[in-house]
Amino acid sequence: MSGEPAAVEARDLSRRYGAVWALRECSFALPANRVVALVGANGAGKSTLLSIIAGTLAATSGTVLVHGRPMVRGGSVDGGSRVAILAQDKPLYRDFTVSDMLRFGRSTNRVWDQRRALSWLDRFAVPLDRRCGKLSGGQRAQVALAVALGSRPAVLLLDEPLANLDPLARVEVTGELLAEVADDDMTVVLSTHIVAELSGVGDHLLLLDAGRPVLTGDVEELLDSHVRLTGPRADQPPGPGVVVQAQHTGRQSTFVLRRPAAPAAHAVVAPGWTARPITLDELILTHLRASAAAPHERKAVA
Ligand SMILES: Nc1ncnc2c1ncn2[C@@H]1O[C@H](COP(=O)(O)OP(=O)(O)OP(=O)(O)O)[C@@H](O)[C@H]1O
Repeated sequence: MSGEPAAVEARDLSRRYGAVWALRECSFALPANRVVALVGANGAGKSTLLSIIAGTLAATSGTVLVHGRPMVRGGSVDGGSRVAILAQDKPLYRDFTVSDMLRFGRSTNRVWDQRRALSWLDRFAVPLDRRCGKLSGGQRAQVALAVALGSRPAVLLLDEPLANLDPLARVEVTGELLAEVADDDMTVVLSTHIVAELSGVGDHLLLLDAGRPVLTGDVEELLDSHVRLTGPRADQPPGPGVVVQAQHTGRQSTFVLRRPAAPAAHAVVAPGWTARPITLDELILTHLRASAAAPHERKAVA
């Protein structure tokens, strides 16, 4: 991360609701000016994590830093970088028109960029004079996104923003968000559990399982470092790396390996074995299965 403070850094972050630990000892750093996909099953702790980063929920223990400054409930201790959160229920006033919502955004935010909010609505053809209660679920999501973008946050947290969007709009919205990030000093963290439709959603990944981060990193690097090897039945893979998954049938074995150095797909494969890269869906599902099967054990092969 080249000496720059991370956009968001968590240190030993935990949150308990009564007897339920929603987050357990989470430590990670998210780079600035990226779209980060926060992925996890229902109940993995995504909303809890986003609310703590936004300062709307207190952690039970641990620290969150936003651009190097501690974030506490209610906001940064010294009025640091702006963080905006778009919660799952996307609060809009049903009787307000879309234009009214923008006026509301202007009056409730210290910084307001009307041009940016309008241009987002224009891109998705959302009518400005329609009452929010008469918009479709997808259009309401676009209005909430426009208001969030208008507040020019340094970190924009989006809790399941794609849930109400059709597949085409989902691709368009994520594409436009990537463009906003490229044009501006902004980091987007976007939560989703739609693993099957993740491709292109983010360029950095934070995968949560049962309140713990199980995989984090640049998506391209993660894909490059994983390989699926298939060959004759064997207890160990034919090369070095961490075994993320091993599957055996009577005569055949398949290993998903994580290799530290060169792109795994270009690795020399032992005779009788074939290597193929894995897809993003496979990467996520493999790590989630491994975490569920043996939460803190990963076998390293020298
Ligand atoms: N207010 C609350 N009181 C008690 N338990 C809660 C509360 N909020 C969340 N939890 C529990 O904490 C855990 C994490 O919940 P959270 O909503 O953060 O997960 P999530 O990954 O956002 O889930 P989803 O994808 O379903 O929105 C779950 O077990 C949930 O039941």
